[in-house]
Amino acid sequence: MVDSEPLSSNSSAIQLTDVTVHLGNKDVLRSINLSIGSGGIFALLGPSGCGKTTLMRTLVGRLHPTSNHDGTVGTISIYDKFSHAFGRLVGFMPQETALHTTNTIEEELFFYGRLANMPTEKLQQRCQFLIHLLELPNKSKLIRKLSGGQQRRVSFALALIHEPNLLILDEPTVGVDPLLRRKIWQHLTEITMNGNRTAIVTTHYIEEARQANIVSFMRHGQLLETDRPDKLLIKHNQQNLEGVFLELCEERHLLHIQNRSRDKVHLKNPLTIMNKICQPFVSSSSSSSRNRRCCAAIRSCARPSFGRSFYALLIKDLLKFQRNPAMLIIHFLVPILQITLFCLCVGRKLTNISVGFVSREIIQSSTTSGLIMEKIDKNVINLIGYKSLSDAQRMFEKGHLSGVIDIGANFTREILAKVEHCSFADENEYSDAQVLIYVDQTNRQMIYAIAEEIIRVLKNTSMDFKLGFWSSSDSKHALLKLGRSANDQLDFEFTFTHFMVPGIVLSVIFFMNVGLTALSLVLEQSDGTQDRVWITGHYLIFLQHQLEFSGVLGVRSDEIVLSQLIIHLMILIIQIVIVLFTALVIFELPLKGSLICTILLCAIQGLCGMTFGLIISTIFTTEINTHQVTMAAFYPVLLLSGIIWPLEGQPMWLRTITTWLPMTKAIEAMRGVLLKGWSIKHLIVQQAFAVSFVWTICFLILTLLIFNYRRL
Ligand SMILES: Nc1ncnc2c1ncn2[C@@H]1O[C@H](COP(=O)(O)OP(=O)(O)OP(=O)(O)O)[C@@H](O)[C@H]1O
Repeated sequence: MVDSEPLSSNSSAIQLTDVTVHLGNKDVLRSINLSIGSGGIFALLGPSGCGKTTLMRTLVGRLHPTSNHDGTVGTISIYDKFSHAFGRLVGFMPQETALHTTNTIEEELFFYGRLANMPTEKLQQRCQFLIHLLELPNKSKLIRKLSGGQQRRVSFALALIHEPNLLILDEPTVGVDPLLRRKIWQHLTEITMNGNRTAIVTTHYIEEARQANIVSFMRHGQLLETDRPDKLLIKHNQQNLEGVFLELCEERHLLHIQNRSRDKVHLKNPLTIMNKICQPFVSSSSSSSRNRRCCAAIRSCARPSFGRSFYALLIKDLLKFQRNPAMLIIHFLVPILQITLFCLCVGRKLTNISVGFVSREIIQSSTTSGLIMEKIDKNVINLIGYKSLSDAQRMFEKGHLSGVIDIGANFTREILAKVEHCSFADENEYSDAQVLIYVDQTNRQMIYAIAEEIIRVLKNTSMDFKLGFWSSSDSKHALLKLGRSANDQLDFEFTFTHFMVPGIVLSVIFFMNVGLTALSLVLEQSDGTQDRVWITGHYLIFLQHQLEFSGVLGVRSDEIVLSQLIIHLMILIIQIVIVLFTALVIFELPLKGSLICTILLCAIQGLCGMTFGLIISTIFTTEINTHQVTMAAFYPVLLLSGIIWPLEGQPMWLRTITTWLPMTKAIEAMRGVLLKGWSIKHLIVQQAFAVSFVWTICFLILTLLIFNYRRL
């Protein structure tokens, strides 16, 4: 299995040249040079914290090589292509169990099998075989109900399910009993012995690595020595690999002391010198050109099928909903609930308002004050009679009344006389010809509700009154004065609900999608499943591939990522439909403009929310933080975007900023489309689309920048 000559780059399964990875404030991998041929088992040994996992994660592209001391950046080539290992080509078992714990064993195996485009029959066979091989419990058992060791075995099975050409296994035998461990190694030996498959395995159990074709010892991020186990034992004259490792460590320690005592200038890059390029193993019959053909073939079959991966992700998400009905509620019922609650609680016509009524004239049906009292809708205003204004005022100030209507002793007589004299009437002469209404100035909606009812009554009594407002300077109450006049038109056709609903609809869609994207991606990250097939969950990779001109990257899994994106878009469409249905059909809110324009506004806001969620998912890694940030963002947006109160209520300096927030223009446009019949031709509607689009792009660019920064 081992060639004595160094392999050229184009004949290796994996080739690492001068790979350094800097994490935190240290070089976790230091100038790693390694060439692994096709076929056989390569075991990476080393103490905890030496960098084994970092090397594995770098191979699968979760981490990137960083600059060496001389400023150059190392390269990784997988099957002859300068890229990371991904797609069907690779079976990766990360150190964490990285499982969708709400799935059963079978569902989880099927999910990854489908992603790898395996036909169902084949999948069933493999599933049965692996369950038997790894002594797993019943296939319909939920993963979360398995023991830690069983979960690790499922994790191992996932790496094997699609019979990949390259297996990257980070501690596959941890927590496994010795008998099963032997079985696992036997299986790895069997599948790699024909030279087509390569397994890279890290392990703490140094002695089990004797079964590997090549072992490499690692310490402090450097490879100490790489060779066949038997050769190492002979060379170092040791009985076991542990002895070899100890000797290598001592040698390295001595060399280190010598180097320090010598002039450092003599050793320009000691790390590179110490890490010899190794040529671990290739099948003896392989030649460079055959290997290259093989690499090309492997790469071409590694491309996943769009249909299959879409199907796999859809089943996974449907199962997630089935197992976790709370998610179903969050995604679909919460939007309905939010709109319903809003429509039920905000902006509705006020009823049963307690209002004091003080009339100093004798109330009869023949008097105008009697007429007013009779005509007032008792459902709206609950009139409570008082003998004097001071009595009513006392109750008002105690908070038992929302307003007081005060009518003078000569109201009917003076009103009639004033009508007779018409415009020649002297206001001071007819001081009783007015209805005085005291209302709480702090409750604007209450003022409107009382005024609306009184105006309705006055109109119904065929009297034309002038409505005037003023705030008395010495009291916190507004005084409503009603006197005779024509031409006063107050349009109460639109309620506060109408004012707020467009903003609420858009904010529900925006924030549902922030949560959907951020949470689902953060969850994938936190349970480690992204590490396994790291392209499955995060469609940023897709976008990044587009930006990096994906051809250069070799084998891609954009289809898988695209499928995930499409599923999220489908959820967005369903949300738009149910939210608009609730608002427009169930609560009969008017739609004077175009429905398509309304849907498009919702869609662009949903997309904007998704990209905002992407930023959160790249910055935060825990579910709780994601929740907190989403919640924290909710209220500022609600308050600043003019959803609750018109923007005109904000100070000018603030308004100039908030006008251009992601939702502000969209809300204004939505109001116009719903209530005033605006179309796409309206400038504000166009501005709404433009602003939302610009924010979406900015969020995406920012996300990619953060994403790249974090992966380094
Ligand atoms: N994201 C990170 N930021 C900073 N340092 C890190 C990060 N990840 C790992 N390290 C450090 O890199 C070193 C190597 O970690 P790594 O997980 O690769 O070790 P390992 O050999 O796999 O250990 P083990 O066998 O215990 O899993 C450790 O010192 C660890 O603290």
